[in-house]
Amino acid sequence: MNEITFFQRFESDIVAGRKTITLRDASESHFTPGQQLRVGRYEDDVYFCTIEVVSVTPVALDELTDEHARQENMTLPQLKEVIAEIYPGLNELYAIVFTLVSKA
Ligand SMILES: CC(=O)Nc1ccn([C@H]2C[C@H](O)[C@@H](CO)O2)c(=O)n1
Repeated sequence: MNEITFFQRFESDIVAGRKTITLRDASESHFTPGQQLRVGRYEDDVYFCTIEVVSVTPVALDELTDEHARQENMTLPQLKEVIAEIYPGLNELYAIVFTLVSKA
């Protein structure tokens, strides 16, 4: 069973190590450093890799920086657009930093 999902369009960046952070709402803020998570695609829940959680840190939408965007392999305007689509109106986010452990 997968423990976290990502939209399919981010799969290639994650398995290539280009995306090392994800911003989630409070419902996914319970992960803990050192925890290994099976990762599936949101659209079909197909497993595609395992990641290890490095840190989980609260961050407000207006505190996002170019460094967060770099870790997402996006520009800051692109990242804010993605967040607005996924979490409209939400200001309280959690930055989950992770490393790639293995690929499917
Ligand atoms: C169900 C759900 O929320 N799924 C998500 C949420 C976020 N992401 C990605 C999109 C961006 O790259 C970052 C920031 O939210 O995380 C996702 O792939 N799936």
